[in-house]
Amino acid sequence: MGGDDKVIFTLSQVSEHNNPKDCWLIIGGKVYDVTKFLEDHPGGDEVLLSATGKDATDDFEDVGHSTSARAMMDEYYVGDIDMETVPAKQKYTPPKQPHYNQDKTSDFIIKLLQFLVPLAILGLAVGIRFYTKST
Ligand code: HEM
Repeated sequence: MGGDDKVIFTLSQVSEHNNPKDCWLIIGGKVYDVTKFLEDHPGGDEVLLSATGKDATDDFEDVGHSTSARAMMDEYYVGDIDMETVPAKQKYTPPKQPHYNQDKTSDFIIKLLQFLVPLAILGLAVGIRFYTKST
């Protein structure tokens, strides 16, 4: 209908192509069939084979591939990846915030208030009752 016949793969579909006779890669949200390129890859076939079955964007970027390397990729493009099927951990790992003592201090204050507030209300009620009785 739309005329846009973009193919979208899931991670498990791409993961099936994980051997020297059939090797697909996920880089920058796109899927590449690099089977024919394995022997010609200047970085060797092993790195490509070890980068299958996951989002290889970081591995690819870490090498600092040249613009001519990036231009070559079009030749192997077979479709896009449904990023919903790629675990978030493999996309980005947000830095973990360490827990400071401050958290424990505010926890303690909350517990103290939970104890003191009802006590204060009770005291107020008794006080009011005492006051209204005596007048
Ligand atoms: C379709 C995908 C890829 C293409 C077209 C490609 C192409 C190339 C090209 C042309 C080079 C030569 C240097 C340059 O021009 O930057 C290269 C080097 C290299 N590539 Fe790739 N590459 C791809 C994917 C990957 C992936 C996923 C990895 C890592 C898992 C990788 C690892 C390397 C390494 C380590 C080198 C350095 C080799 C050296 O300097 O001795 N490549 N690649």
